[in-house]
Amino acid sequence: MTEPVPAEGEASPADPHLAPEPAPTGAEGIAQLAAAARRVVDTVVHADPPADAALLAAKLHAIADEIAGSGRISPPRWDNPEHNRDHNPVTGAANPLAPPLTVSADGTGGVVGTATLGFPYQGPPGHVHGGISALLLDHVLGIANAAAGHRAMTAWLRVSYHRPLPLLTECTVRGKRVSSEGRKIRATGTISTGHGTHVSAEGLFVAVRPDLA
Ligand SMILES: CCCCCCCCCCCC(=O)SCCNC(=O)CCNC(=O)[C@H](O)C(C)(C)COP(=O)(O)OP(=O)(O)OC[C@H]1O[C@@H](n2cnc3c(N)ncnc32)[C@H](O)[C@@H]1OP(=O)(O)O
Repeated sequence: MTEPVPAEGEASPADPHLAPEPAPTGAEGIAQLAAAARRVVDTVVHADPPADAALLAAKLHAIADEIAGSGRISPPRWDNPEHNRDHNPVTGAANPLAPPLTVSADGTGGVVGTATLGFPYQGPPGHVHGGISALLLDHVLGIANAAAGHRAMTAWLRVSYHRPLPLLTECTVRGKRVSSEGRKIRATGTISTGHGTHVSAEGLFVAVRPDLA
């Protein structure tokens, strides 16, 4: 029997793009789960109450039970930067609570990240909850300090809200270490969109004690 000839532009069964993807493992697999969970949260926040809500909830619980069946990671450690990076609630690809914000060096000694925040992060109608903005800034200032060589805890963070930060709009979060004196480090940052600066922050951070770090 002859194989059917695919029409021009149609993928053939032997097309390498149709080969099954290798099963994800490790961090990549958790990131896939986290992305799916993020979508579930976003969908639930938007949903009109479905008639079969109890059934859907039971299915989600069954999925959670199945995931839990694969075990749990060991407790986080101060000296495990990978855990800090993957599991935190701001940039953590493995954390469904994280938008996630993607952060990199800004070329001037600071760091910059972007994210588009949806309805799970809503405070005032159509706008981002102020606590979420503070979370993003706290974390990005912490990353800026770490990038400058200081692993430090927040002692205080002063946040100024200049104008409401809209949902579903790409925002840019910047952070920079501005000074250090002994274990005390000062850093500042902003959240902006094309409309200017919406939120700014300054903070005092204290370097993690050597016996913890
Ligand atoms: C982490 C991995 C990152 C990895 C990178 C990833 C980024 C993660 C960013 C996450 C940031 C967070 O959310 S951290 C979580 C939120 N923050 C916390 O939970 C911190 C809770 N607080 C504490 O653990 C502690 O109070 C510390 C660490 C802040 C300080 O305690 P300590 O280490 O014993 O130091 P201590 O001797 O008290 O203080 C050292 C100096 O700082 C001053 N100082 C201390 N606290 C304050 C304060 N609130 N306001 C003014 N000044 C203060 C002291 O007067 C002293 O000045 P002098 O006498 O020397 O002049």
